[in-house]
Parts: sequence; structure tokens; C-alpha cells
Amino acid sequence: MKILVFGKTGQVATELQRQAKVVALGRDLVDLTDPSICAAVLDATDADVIINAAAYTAVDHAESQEAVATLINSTTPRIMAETAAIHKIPFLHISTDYVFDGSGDGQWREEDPVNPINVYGRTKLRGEEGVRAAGGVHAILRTSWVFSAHRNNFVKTMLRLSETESVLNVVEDQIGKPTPAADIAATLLKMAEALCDGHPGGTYHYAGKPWTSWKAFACETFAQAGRQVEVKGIPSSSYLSAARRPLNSRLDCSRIAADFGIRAPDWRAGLRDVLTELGYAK
Ligand SMILES: NC(=O)C1=CN([C@@H]2O[C@H](COP(=O)(O)OP(=O)(O)OC[C@H]3O[C@@H](n4cnc5c(N)ncnc54)[C@H](OP(=O)(O)O)[C@@H]3O)[C@@H](O)[C@H]2O)C=CC1
Ligand SMILES: Cc1cn([C@H]2C[C@H](O)[C@@H](COP(=O)(O)OP(=O)(O)O[C@H]3O[C@@H](C)C(=O)[C@@H](O)[C@H]3O)O2)c(=O)[nH]c1=O
Ligand SMILES: [Mg+2]
Repeated sequence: MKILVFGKTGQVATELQRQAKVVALGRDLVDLTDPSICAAVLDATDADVIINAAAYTAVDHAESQEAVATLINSTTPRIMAETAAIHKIPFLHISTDYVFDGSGDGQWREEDPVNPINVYGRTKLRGEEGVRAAGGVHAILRTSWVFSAHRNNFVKTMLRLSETESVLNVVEDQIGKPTPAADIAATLLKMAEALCDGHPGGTYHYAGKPWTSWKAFACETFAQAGRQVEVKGIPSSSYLSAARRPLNSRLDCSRIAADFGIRAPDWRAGLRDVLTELGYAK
């Protein structure tokens, strides 16, 4: 199975390259703000399956950069999916818990009503819609709170802040499911194989267990890393940021278990691996 990946340096793209022989296209070769380049690449490829692991992921910056976030997260994935459909190549795309508004106290199922509350979430939702409308064989994997030893993520931010601060204020009223990038990559590779073997695809939720809050995620990070930091829980209203974030973004992951036999990973085990890789092993 020849796999072509858009994205090279990102968290998920890095893990895909570690786990499989893939051709990964970085920004130097393919700038996602130019959808026509992506179409040209797909016109020329001999790949059996395409995975789009690149996106505009800076949630706060997106609020003031809607045009570029729209190109990268909405327009380009649609063009990729349309071109893949023309060539009958299965297309896998990654989306986010931030397509939901975070209301209520249930876990979000794939068919639940979407209602993003920030620009990033809106651009990712448009991307999903474009991929579905393209009409080809595709899978959309919605995940959440991704972390790894690479790039920017909450775990690395907490560790960095703990170098200089002894007390950290972290929001306690937003709950969700941290997900190791390595597990997302493994899941995408399984799904890619299934799609190549005739699975019809669709939209699936995949995130770690158990659900937690950002505050408790920070506490577990420091406990595992052996760092002495006081973490104070604060309400979202006390944390000033450009973008609003959903309060309850827990994804229900039963569909992917039923259809693919893929179980939610325990993110605390993934965290141990990431901390080991970062040199924090206890
Ligand atoms: N991070 C998270 O918490 C979550 C992420 N997701 C989704 O998962 C997917 C993977 O995310 P993740 O691995 O965390 O992403 P990262 O933020 O780690 O990496 C983003 C990737 O996109 C690339 N990229 C951004 N802009 C461009 C551009 N104009 N041209 C070419 N490449 C570009 C980056 O390249 P470069 O290094 O050159 O900037 C980088 O490789 C995305 O679809 C994201 O929306 C879903 C839920 C949670
Ligand atoms: C740094 C910091 C953050 N926070 C809060 C802000 C926010 O509510 C939460 C997490 O911060 P982040 O900046 O990592 O959050 P954010 O970038 O919004 O993370 C999201 O990224 C996108 C790409 C997704 O798709 C989502 O699933 C989710 O992972 O922690 C604190 O309360 N204290 C702090 O010191
Ligand atoms: Mg972020």
C-alpha cells in the first residue's frame, strides 16, 4: 500500500512517518495555501491512499487569520478530496472535537449536531463538509487534545512553563479526551488499509480515555514527570484568550470500535511514552 501524506513536521505526520513507509510532503514542497498545487500532486501520484495530516491548528491566531485558516482547513481539503475522488483514491482526513459547541453533559456522537464556537472549529467543519461532498471514498477521523514529543501541544507547554513558574493556573471547567499522536497515526494506518480493501469509510470519533479536564491533564503530566508544581484550577472565564473553547468536548468513540475494532487508548500510557522521549522518565 503506497501512502501519500500531506504534512511532514506535524505531530500526527511525524508519527505516521515513524510507523510506516510513507511519502510525506512538507510545506517546502506543497504549501496548503495553494490548493491547485495539491490537486497537481494528486493528479501525478501513484499512491493507493492519501492522508491529510496538515492543518492550521493555532486556535487563537485563527480568530484574526480566518482567510488563511479557511484556505488550509476548508478549501484545500475539499480540493484534495475532489481530486482523490476523480482518481478513485481513498482519502483520509482529520478533524476535531471543536466542531461541537461543548454544551450539555453527554459524550458527542458522530451524528450529533455540530455548532463550532471559534474560527478554527468553523474552518475544520467546512473542511469536513467539503470532503464529504466530494463524493469519493473517504474517512474523517475526529480527534481531540493531541499530544506528542513533537511540535506544540499542551503537555510541552505545561513542561515549559514549569521551568520558570512554581504555580500555574489552568482551566478546570473544560473537559475532553487527550489523545497521543502515535495512537492516531496507528489508527489512520489501519483505516487506510481497510479503505483500500473496500471499507466504505465515513466519519469516526477517536480519542483517549479516560476523559479529564485541562487542569487534571496538567496535574497528571507533572506527577508522571516528577515535577513539583502547584496547579490551581480556574474557570474559563478567568483565562483570557482570543478564541472561546468548548466546555464539554468529550467524543464518544463507540462507532470506530464497532466498525473497525479500534479501541480508545489510555492517554496516561501514551503520556508516559512521550515524557520518556522528552527525557522526563522517572
Ligand atoms: N493538535 C490538536 O490538539 C488536534 C489536532 N487535530 C487535527 O489533527 C490534524 C493533525 O494535527 P497536528 O498533527 O496536531 O498538527 P500540528 O499543529 O502538529 O502540525 C500542523 C502541520 O500542518 C502543516 N501546515 C500548516 N500550514 C501549512 C501550509 N500552509 N502548508 C503546508 N503545511 C502546512 C505544518 O507544517 P509546518 O511545520 O511547515 O508549519 C505541520 O506539519 C489536523 O487536521 C488538526 O486539525 C484535531 C484535534 C486536536
Ligand atoms: C497555557 C495554558 C493554557 N490554559 C488553557 C487554555 C485552554 O483552555 C487549554 C488548552 O490550551 P491549548 O492552547 O493547548 O488549547 P488548544 O490549542 O485550544 O487545543 C486544541 O487544539 C486544537 C488544534 C484542537 O483541535 C483541540 O482538540 C484542542 O487540542 O488550557 C490554561 O488554563 N493555563 C495555561 O497556562
Ligand atoms: Mg494550541
